[in-house]
Amino acid sequence: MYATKYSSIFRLNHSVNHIRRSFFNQTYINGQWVSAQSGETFKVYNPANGDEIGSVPDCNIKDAEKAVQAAYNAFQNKWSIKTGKERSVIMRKYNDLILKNKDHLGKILTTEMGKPLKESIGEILYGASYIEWFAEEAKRIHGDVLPITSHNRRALVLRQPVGVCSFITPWNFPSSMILRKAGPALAAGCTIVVKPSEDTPYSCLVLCDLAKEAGFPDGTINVLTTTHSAEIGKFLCEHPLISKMSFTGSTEVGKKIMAQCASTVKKISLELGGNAPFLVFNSADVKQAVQGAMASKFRASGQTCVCANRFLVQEGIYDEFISELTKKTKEQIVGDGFNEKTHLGPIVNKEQYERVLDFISDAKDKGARIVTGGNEKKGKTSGFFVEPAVIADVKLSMRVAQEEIFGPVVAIIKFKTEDEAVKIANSVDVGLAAYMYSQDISQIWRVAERMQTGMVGVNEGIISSVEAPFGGIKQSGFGREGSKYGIEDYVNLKYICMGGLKDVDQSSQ
Ligand SMILES: NC(=O)c1ccc[n+]([C@@H]2O[C@H](COP(=O)([O-])OP(=O)(O)OC[C@H]3O[C@@H](n4cnc5c(N)ncnc54)[C@H](O)[C@@H]3O)[C@@H](O)[C@H]2O)c1
Ligand SMILES: O=CCCC(=O)O
Repeated sequence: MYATKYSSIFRLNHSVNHIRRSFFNQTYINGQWVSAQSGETFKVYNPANGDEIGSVPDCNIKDAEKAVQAAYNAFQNKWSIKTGKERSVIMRKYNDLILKNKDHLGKILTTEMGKPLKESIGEILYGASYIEWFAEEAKRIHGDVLPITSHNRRALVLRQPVGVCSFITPWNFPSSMILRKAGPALAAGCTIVVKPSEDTPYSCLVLCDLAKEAGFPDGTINVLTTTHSAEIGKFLCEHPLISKMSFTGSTEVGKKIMAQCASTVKKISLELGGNAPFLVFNSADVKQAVQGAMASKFRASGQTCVCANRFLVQEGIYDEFISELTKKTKEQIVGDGFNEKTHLGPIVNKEQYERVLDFISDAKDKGARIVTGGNEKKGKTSGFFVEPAVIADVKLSMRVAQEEIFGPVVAIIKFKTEDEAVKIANSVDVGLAAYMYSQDISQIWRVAERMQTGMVGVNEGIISSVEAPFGGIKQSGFGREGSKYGIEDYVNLKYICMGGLKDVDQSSQ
């Protein structure tokens, strides 16, 4: 069982008193546990009760340079030179270790991010699935031999690792958003410098502990825990030894990343914000739609990029949908993620919490109907809890209809016709996921094909899976994670033209 560095930090209960804080002031660079060169640290808090969990190094540019150099050296001399099979063996071991320690990793995740333990463990399994999938793919990163219109030449195509990759990741899926990128990167032969969210560094660090045990060479994976996100981010985007930047986070920061990567013409993947429409047509099975709505909206307390954000409900079933959904919403228990009865954990931090409450006030002030919830949830603990809300009669001018809410708020808009619904759904400048509920097969095809998003759930509220390409269009970014397509973001195609070959009639000359 888990016996490495972090085992003595997080015991199998969730009280923070068990944490040996002195153990926390280190990050992972070049296979070593190190402090920031400045000696600076920053604190990490539990969003369910505001308790301090511990501190981690506050890395600066000097630490970042060290991490990049380590990753570059490991890329050149250790990791990319292994065969696909050799990389696959280490990755499979990594997957096995993650699975073996899933409960432990889940507890760390709930402690720093807040989601219910069952969801945290689910996230660990979800993240591991990308390591397992790409461990298999590592052996199948095939090239091609192309037909060419010349007798004495052949065209070959190699798929080669892009080089050192940098990941900047968010707090809402602090483990799987790293593993979803690490899977294809490691399989291809790339090495990694990760900058996790300052709210959730431990989920990242503990993955390094397991990576070391799995046998990744020193320098293959490096972590920069830091509060200097903008400065370190710019440094990584502009560093000539980094070949690829993969960013998951807000559209606002994604645009800065894209601009900064221009200076070195870096390959980039951007997994950015969403504003998912959830369309319920008159022909829908309302019970099924309510079930999908609950799953899509309340996962991670509404803090996922694919959470349904705008519910568009056709007038014939509008009242029924609201009534059924309200009944279910009232049954949701909000609380500490370690309580087995909890359905919804806290909002991750104060800023995000206040933002969610502002969305509700804005809708109320502009005339929407608060059917249930929406209050601050005062409980035994002092965490950032919001009572899940259902808001009806939402107008397009309200913030809940325009922006990504990232909280447990169901904003419902009534529509009359299919065309009207499609127009509203596509009226935003982002396009990550969309959902639709209908039993009319022609309507399903018509609407799914017209959705301006990278992913569409049809009669389904949870669509993420390792086998499928995850990603958006418009200002939700570009690049795809997972699936048979995911490896392409981490390889360069190299064309080799082999000339001077002797044709059959020349071979005897
Ligand atoms: N499309 C996806 O796959 C996906 C997945 C998860 C989250 N998200 C999006 O992420 C957002 C929520 O996450 P968040 O609040 O952590 O987003 P964020 O953009 O504020 O932060 C994301 C990461 O970027 C870092 N960062 C912040 N400012 C930076 C800067 N100027 N330069 C470089 N790095 C910087 C943060 O420290 C964090 O590590 C939502 O918009 C959500 O939709 C998207
Ligand atoms: O928040 C975005 C990621 C969620 C998912 O992968 O389903």
